[in-house]
Amino acid sequence: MASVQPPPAPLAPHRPSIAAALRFYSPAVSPRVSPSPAARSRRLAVAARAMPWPHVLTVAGSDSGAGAGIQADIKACAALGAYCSSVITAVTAQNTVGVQGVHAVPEEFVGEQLRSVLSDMSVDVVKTGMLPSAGIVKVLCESLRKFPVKALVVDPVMVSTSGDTLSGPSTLTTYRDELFPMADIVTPNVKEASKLLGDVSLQTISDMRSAAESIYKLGPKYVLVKGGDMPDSTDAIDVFFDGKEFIELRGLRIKTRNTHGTGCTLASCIAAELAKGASMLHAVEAAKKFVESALYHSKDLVIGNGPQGPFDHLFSLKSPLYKMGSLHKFNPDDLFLYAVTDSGMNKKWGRSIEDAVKAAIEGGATIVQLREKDAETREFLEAAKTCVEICRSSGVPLLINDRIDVALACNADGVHVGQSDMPAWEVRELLGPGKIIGVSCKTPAQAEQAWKDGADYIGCGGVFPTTTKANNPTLGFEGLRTVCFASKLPVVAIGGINARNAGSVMELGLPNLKGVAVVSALFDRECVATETRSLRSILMNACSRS
Ligand SMILES: Nc1ncnc2c1ncn2[C@@H]1O[C@H](COP(=O)(O)OP(=O)(O)O)[C@@H](O)[C@H]1O
Ligand SMILES: Cc1ncc(COP(=O)(O)O)c(N)n1
Ligand SMILES: [Mg+2]
Repeated sequence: MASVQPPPAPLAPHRPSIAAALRFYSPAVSPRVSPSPAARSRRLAVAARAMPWPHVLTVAGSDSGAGAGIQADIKACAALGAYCSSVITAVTAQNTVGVQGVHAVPEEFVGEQLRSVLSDMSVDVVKTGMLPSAGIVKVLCESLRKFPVKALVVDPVMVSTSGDTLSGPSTLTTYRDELFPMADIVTPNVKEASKLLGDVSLQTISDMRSAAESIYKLGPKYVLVKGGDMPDSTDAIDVFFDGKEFIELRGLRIKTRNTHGTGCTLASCIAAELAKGASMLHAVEAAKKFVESALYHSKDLVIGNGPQGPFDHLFSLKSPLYKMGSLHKFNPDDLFLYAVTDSGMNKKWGRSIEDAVKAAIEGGATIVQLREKDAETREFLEAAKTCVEICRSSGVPLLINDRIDVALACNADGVHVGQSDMPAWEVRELLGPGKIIGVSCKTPAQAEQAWKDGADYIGCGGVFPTTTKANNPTLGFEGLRTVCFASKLPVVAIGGINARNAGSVMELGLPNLKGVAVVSALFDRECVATETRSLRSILMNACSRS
């Protein structure tokens, strides 16, 4: 009988196992021999040394609206490049209107979370936010004694900006007696500082100083009294105290409704900077600058219907051009001797832009502008990068004329624009609040517009006839006087100014006139340093006379 053979089974498609695939992609991993726990932790330790990741642990409350609390802390640390673990002390039902409910986490469970993180995860800095009960403050102090960290940042959150209570009066004593003595810095806002000191009234900067001093006596190494909620203040002023000296940290007050979470963010940024190795003052300065920039970039965002919206911590992801501001806070006195380069003149005298800038700084220039109208972009950018380094190492701000792209690419301190260049408000949008913007103005109306647009200073001229700018009407002393009197911004005089006439300009003693900007008198000469030095002494003599 002929047997009927079954058809051959189809070949199974060849699929490598997951283990095989893993072996292929990571040949160093052997699936058979797993390393001993000791070897594993040695390997981890080596890896940790090779790639340290600054680590902040926030011990705080959850904000369901995600503008403040734990959520703000995690975003702030992420924005500054630190890892942020979180121990949750309370869950709040919260939005842009206010706090609708608070549910505290049981003390034992706060303790368990602390143990989990601190026993395993090499935390650098602990930052505290909402601690809703005295028991939770005590649990935290015990954990910190058991697992010490490099620094402790205490934001004594008591009342939300919406006015809702987040931590009652029963915690005050424990804060003062147990937590503050362990803290590196304590960062109360004015309302919290007042509560901590028995409801003293805090209305002025001098009151903030006294409060900082009194809180310092409770044991922390540094105190920052925050003035974000100070009424009637055009600047956002915080007072820093290190036990000896008071420092007033002034920032722009950004006009926005989106200030929910500023306090949490500031403290987390301080913690992140400390974790990265900064000194306390630098950490506080960087944190303040970050809050200012984030508020500025979020000022028009809308989420929710209440009076206080969140802001965007990750604004730099949206504005890839944006770089954190330079180290310079604009000081109008920097306009005193303003050196403006000119590529034609440098070529004529056979020097590079870099050498011209070095020489001007050596002679005492107080600010430098690269005005390279006909340079090739690539060559100009390279020179600008070197000039940024030269200027930064001497503490002299460097501005770029007109070329916002070059200023961004070399991270210059700012830009100077003319009336036909990009409008100053657009420049501000691109550069952010940390950079210096100057605008050339010939009339009071232009000066007013520059102020409205968010410029830092104006250049006014030509005061005398000049060869560096074609078709440039001369304003004379009268024109300069009119603009200086009308301007709300500091003014630097420009146009045909040299060793012979600079003294007479400063002797006018005009309001807002901070200095002179000079091109040919410095750079169309053989020795730039000598010319700068002699112009500086002429200006100093003129100022002492006027
Ligand atoms: N509108 C604003 N513009 C710029 N900075 C602000 C503004 N509001 C608050 N700040 C800053 O934010 C930080 C947090 O301050 P503050 O709002 O007083 O704290 P809290 O949120 O605890 O009340 C401080 O550095 C303060 O100067
Ligand atoms: C959970 C929690 N923690 C802290 C704050 C303080 O917020 P602000 O920084 O606006 O005062 C808050 N509103 N909610
Ligand atoms: Mg606030």
